[in-house]
Amino acid sequence: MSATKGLEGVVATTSSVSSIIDGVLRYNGYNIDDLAEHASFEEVVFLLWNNRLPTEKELTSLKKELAENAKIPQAIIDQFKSYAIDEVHPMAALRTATSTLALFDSEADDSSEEANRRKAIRLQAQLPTIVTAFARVRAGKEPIEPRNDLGFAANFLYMLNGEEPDDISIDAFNKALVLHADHELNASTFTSRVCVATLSDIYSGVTAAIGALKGPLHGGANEQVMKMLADIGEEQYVDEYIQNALDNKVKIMGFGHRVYKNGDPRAKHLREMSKQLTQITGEKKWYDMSVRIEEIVTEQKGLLPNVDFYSASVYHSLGIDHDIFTPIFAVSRVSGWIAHILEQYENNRLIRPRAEYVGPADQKYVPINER
Ligand SMILES: CC(=O)SCCNC(=O)CCNC(=O)[C@H](O)C(C)(C)COP(=O)(O)OP(=O)(O)OC[C@H]1O[C@@H](n2cnc3c(N)ncnc32)[C@H](O)[C@@H]1OP(=O)(O)O
Ligand SMILES: O=C([O-])CC(=O)C(=O)O
Repeated sequence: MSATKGLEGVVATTSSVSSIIDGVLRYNGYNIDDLAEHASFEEVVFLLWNNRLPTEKELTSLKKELAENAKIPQAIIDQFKSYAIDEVHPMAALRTATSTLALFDSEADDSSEEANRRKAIRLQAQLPTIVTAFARVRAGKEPIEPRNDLGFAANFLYMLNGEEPDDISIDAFNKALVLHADHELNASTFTSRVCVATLSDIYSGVTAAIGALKGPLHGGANEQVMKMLADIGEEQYVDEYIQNALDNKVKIMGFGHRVYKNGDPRAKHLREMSKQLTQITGEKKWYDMSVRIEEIVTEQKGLLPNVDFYSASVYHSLGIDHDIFTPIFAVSRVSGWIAHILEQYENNRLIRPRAEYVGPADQKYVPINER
């Protein structure tokens, strides 16, 4: 019995939610390039949960349900006000608040398919409200209630900033949400499936997934990319900074991928969005610096940007605080986690691999006073 470090290349389940085949990402058979161009995030949510695109009527009904279920318990906002909020990472707050949601849900432990579908809607609707409420409370402002007449992407920006976003921001944010919604058996999705395969509840699965997404080798990388760009500051310092990092074997955040070796198909969309948005804000330097970093890292390490690299300058251009980048990833990816959780319940078996033991063998117990 020998271990595969990091489970690389191990096929751990079947799934019809999304696929990565020959470097092409598809949600239930739909190429991500097509969806990024044409779909609203709500359409993608429907697709992931139902294995088909919605009719107009179904889409209207999903949008209505999401808007109607977006309010969060006041206790969560009070909880935010009760701790040293400046010292708390928003992903930690989101993780705790998501777990807290279960305590206010009388159906939390109802494992029927109907109850799980209702909880799915509530989670998808409430995560944006949690993230934006946290950001506002931290800034000394009151949270803003979601509006029934705005779509998912617009509502997020509205609840964050307190003003109706323009069409360019809505389109860019919608596209980012579409691109982040699902990604086969990534670390956080696998975490959610492992959790619910014990027949634990959907809130536990999503809370566990948020914990896994937080790490900088996964979703947490987008915040680290922006930190790197801000540390570098100006294009003229890029070469020295990156060379120094590579010479010291420091990983460049936003590069490399466990599955894609010829490039992440989502990155080109975000790269283009970064170019357009930084031009609009008059801060094209973030895009230019990113392009130069890509040139160096690709040339020297053969590594290509992943989804997190250009999303950093996209979110920055939308005026979003850097530590809210990963929570935004969660706001989108919860759609994929839920799809996988529901799929896991449908055809469940406990997930319990083995470990190759490498510790000492046959030790004799020594009484404590003899050690
Ligand atoms: C949404 C997402 O989760 S996308 C990924 C987000 N994460 C990041 O951007 C963090 C930076 N990237 C990485 O750490 C890695 O590329 C991962 C974790 C994404 C994938 O890693 P793995 O497939 O496990 O590759 P692993 O970490 O083993 O690296 C293999 C080699 O490439 C190097 N390498 C991989 N990524 C990078 C990087 N970003 N910068 C510099 N070197 C890198 C490693 O140092 C290692 O080199 P070595 O063989 O000389 O020791
Ligand atoms: O699939 C992965 O390993 C990470 C990733 O790109 C994602 O979760 O979007």
